[in-house]
Amino acid sequence: MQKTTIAILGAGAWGVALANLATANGHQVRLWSRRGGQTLQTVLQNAQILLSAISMQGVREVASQVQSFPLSPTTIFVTATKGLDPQTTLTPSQIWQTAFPHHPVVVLSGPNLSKEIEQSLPAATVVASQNQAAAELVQMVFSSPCFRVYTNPDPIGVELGGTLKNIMAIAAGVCDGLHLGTNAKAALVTRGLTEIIRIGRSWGANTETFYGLSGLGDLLATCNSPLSRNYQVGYQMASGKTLTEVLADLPGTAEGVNTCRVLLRHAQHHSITVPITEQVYRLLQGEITPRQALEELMLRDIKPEYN
Ligand SMILES: NC(=O)c1ccc[n+]([C@@H]2O[C@H](COP(=O)([O-])OP(=O)(O)OC[C@H]3O[C@@H](n4cnc5c(N)ncnc54)[C@H](OP(=O)(O)O)[C@@H]3O)[C@@H](O)[C@H]2O)c1
Ligand SMILES: O=P(O)(O)OC[C@H](O)CO
Repeated sequence: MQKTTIAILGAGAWGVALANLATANGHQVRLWSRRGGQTLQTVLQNAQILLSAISMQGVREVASQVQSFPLSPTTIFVTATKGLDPQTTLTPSQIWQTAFPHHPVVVLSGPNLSKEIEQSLPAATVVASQNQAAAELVQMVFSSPCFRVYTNPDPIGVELGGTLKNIMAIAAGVCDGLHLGTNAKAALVTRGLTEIIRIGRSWGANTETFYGLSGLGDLLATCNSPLSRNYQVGYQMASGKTLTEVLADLPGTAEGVNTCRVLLRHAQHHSITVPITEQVYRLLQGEITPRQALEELMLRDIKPEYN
């Protein structure tokens, strides 16, 4: 295929892993981060694809910085961030689309623990956009024998799957940290998916998307792997550490901590029932212990499985 010039913003674990995948396919990749040597303007020059792998806390600020530089009108934006903006509750793709209304925006999300991808272990992901041609170009750029990329027409569903599973991964870490067993874990992850779908539908996402790689797939990966930073938050809190102690030693970003706070506000505002998110929030706030969170979930009013 034709070689593409790609600017990757964010040189953390995920930005570097994605840069390596595109470079291995022969594309010209420039990486930018606050600590790097190159200016944002240099990195953006002639970029056909601009991929953001910035943590949620920096997305709005970086999007506004990018607005001050000239870009080709055909530049495709790709967002790989899994979070929600605390001030606006916008998703990263909504932030990029608002800043660049005339450019195609593609969401890249899936069960993608970067440490495994860096070892060239097989993995799959999803690129989702309302612009099919843009999604297909991004699919070509990153596809390889060890990284299988699917397209999807539901960007908000794909994005929310990756974002909301982080809260469930914190809960799954608690579940494993308390040694609650396989039945408990299966119940938690399954009810977690129900909660994710309930929230996702209120955002206009398709239910079907949450049964795919970016929903169930990422939920399974993150809830079952000690490589997940979000899982580690829950696991270590169940072992008696405070959130501050866990975050002090955590390598990289655990987006679920911030997402949980933002989501709870959104759920309360829209009257959406989010029992797992609520208990994770209270645990992160230090209001309850992991055992109390478990009791709260087990002692809720009994009800039909679906309603
Ligand atoms: N790691 C994974 O396995 C993985 C997989 C899929 C998706 N993701 C998602 O990708 C995003 C990044 O994750 P990561 O693992 O790469 O995190 P990370 O290793 O902590 O790196 C975060 C990156 O964001 C940058 N950043 C943070 N705040 C910023 C700000 N205010 N302005 C500019 N840049 C800022 C950091 O820059 P500095 O280096 O200058 O601090 C760094 O380059 C997260 O949303 C995560 O959920 C991660
Ligand atoms: O390390 P985590 O918990 O941010 O998870 C990384 C990816 O989102 C897994 O797909």
